Amino acid sequence: MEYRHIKIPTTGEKITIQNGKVVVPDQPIVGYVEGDGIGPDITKACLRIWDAAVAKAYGGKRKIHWCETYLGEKAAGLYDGNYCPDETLKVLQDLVVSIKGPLTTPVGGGFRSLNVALRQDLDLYACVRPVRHYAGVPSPLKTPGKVDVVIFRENTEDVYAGIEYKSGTPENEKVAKFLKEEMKAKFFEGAGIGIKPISSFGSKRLVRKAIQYAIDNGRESVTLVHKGNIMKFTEGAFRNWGYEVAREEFGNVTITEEQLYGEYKGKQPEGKIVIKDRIADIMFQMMLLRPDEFDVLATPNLNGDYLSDAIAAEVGGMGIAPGANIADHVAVFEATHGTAPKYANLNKVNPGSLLFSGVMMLEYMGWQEAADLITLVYPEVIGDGIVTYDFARQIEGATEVGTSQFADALIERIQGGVDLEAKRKAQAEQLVKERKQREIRRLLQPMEEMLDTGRVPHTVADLMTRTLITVTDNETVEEAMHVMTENDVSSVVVEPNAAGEWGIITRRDIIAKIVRAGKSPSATKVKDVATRPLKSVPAETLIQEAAAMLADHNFSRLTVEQGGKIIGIVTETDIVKAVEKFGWGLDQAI
Ligand SMILES: NC(=O)C1=CN([C@@H]2O[C@H](COP(=O)(O)OP(=O)(O)OC[C@H]3O[C@@H](n4cnc5c(N)ncnc54)[C@H](OP(=O)(O)O)[C@@H]3O)[C@@H](O)[C@H]2O)C=CC1
Ligand SMILES: O=C(O)CCC(=O)C(=O)O
Ligand SMILES: [Mg+2]
Repeated sequence: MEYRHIKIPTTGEKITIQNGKVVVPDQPIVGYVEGDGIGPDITKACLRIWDAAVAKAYGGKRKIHWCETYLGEKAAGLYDGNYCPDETLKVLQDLVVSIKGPLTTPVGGGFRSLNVALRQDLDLYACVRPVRHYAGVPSPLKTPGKVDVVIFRENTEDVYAGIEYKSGTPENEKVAKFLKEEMKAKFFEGAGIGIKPISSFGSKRLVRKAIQYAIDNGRESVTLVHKGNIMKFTEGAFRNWGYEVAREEFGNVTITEEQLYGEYKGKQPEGKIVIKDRIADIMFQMMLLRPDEFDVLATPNLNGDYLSDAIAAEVGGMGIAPGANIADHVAVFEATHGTAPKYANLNKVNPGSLLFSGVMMLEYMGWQEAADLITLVYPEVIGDGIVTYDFARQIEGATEVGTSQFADALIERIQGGVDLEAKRKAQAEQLVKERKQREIRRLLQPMEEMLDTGRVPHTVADLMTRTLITVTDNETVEEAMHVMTENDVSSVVVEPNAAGEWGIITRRDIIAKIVRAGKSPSATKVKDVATRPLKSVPAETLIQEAAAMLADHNFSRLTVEQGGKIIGIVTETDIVKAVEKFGWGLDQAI
């Protein structure tokens, strides 16, 4: 195809998609858009750094052939006021892999966001934003190293779908009339109206990608972040569809959090990813207090937009937060921040966001060695105190440099010697250590863990005591009483008899069947006072259902069963304690 302004480099080869895989030649053509505001400053700096990393990693065997394409103000200048030329969209699709700087969007009117338009037009449905800390980068957290999440934000639906009706327009009045008269909806006269479509298709393909990423990258969990208690049929549905995808398409490699705590007693089985969900507002707190509990996050569009900026602030701010917009194959990597117009053309801002978006791009292309070079030398430059203004104002004694001088410092390091293997090994060892620490906490402090991580109990398995204290039929009641006292419990489970029936012996049994009956505890066997068969409920019984059973049958405890085995015991006290700690609405079913 003949382009009006875009020149495809004749020296390189196009990246292609073959048999469902992205195939990258050694001399690929990669598209880029400079962007508005600070875009040109950071793009110029990053192109030099990426080229230096590729040259060093592959000794000249591989090289990117850059193809400039146009969106935003530069496009408007070239294409008679058109900010989003068709040929740019066409070429970005055609080149498969590209990277862009930020683009200006007017607020409250004017043209539609070019970023949103690009994502929707190319159907780049997953906005992937990894957020991790690099040693030496200033942070408001005490332990920023615990932040290491990858956000998968749905990129095409939700309130970004662009279905909005301005107050006072005939379209708005028509929609308002329909909603009020036919749907009996109530809202103030003249309200602006926006529609929030969230579909099964859109949600599932996003969550599918998030789970696949977790599998491919050895991640521990995928958390669905939603506000489904309020927006039940959009965000609540997103959560339900997310679980559905996990169950139906990844059933052999995923478990739910309920299973982790119930079936697996907090010990994560090798090769299984835990699927959990959190309501969006508490997630902001959780990411400040216990960020290491989270790994891959899958979110609807708006939650992901807010959350990605908030989490970025924990590890150095927008200047360093990278991102990508990815379809099944076509990918446009981009800085997460905006155009920061007050800093445009001042050679001042941090190129980190675009730089690490480029690192993601190199990884996507399979050029891991070049990506690693940048990731590994970056903390060394920061450690030397060479930083842009945003970090300099937070690091005492730092040397503030401009965007291009920061690039020079990085390139100098890249061109020096880097022991990639040793650095990779140290990183891997640290990951294993952290994983172990989390597991120990889950095993030893289940209730505290639940409180700390914002998990809300739903089922008896969430509340039950997991360490079963048992006696056998042939022990005496006196021995059983000693066991109860030593463990400070009011009942003990009795191991199965010859017929395979579990039993229980409680304080009340002792009062009624021993003391009142005038029997000797040392001369009476457990089997003579134990209650059989034991009243058990399945692990997935909802707390409210368990409460109903306790109330209706005047029980004070239930044992919890799974696969024919007793795995725990839940008492009136556990339920009351949980309601006291978590408030009512434990199981606001959504
Ligand atoms: N994907 C995209 O293209 C995006 C585009 N936008 C658009 O950008 C425009 C401006 O948006 P605005 O809300 O001001 O957000 P910006 O991200 O452009 O800037 C907000 C603040 O973030 C800090 N910041 C941003 N980038 C950097 C950087 N590279 N290095 C250091 N600090 C940085 C600066 O903080 P300080 O003042 O403290 O130094 C800056 O003032 C709008 O038109 C908006 O629509 C916004 C987000 C994404
Ligand atoms: O399109 C815009 O101007 C804003 C986009 C944005 O905030 C984002 O991509 O995170
Ligand atoms: Mg944003």
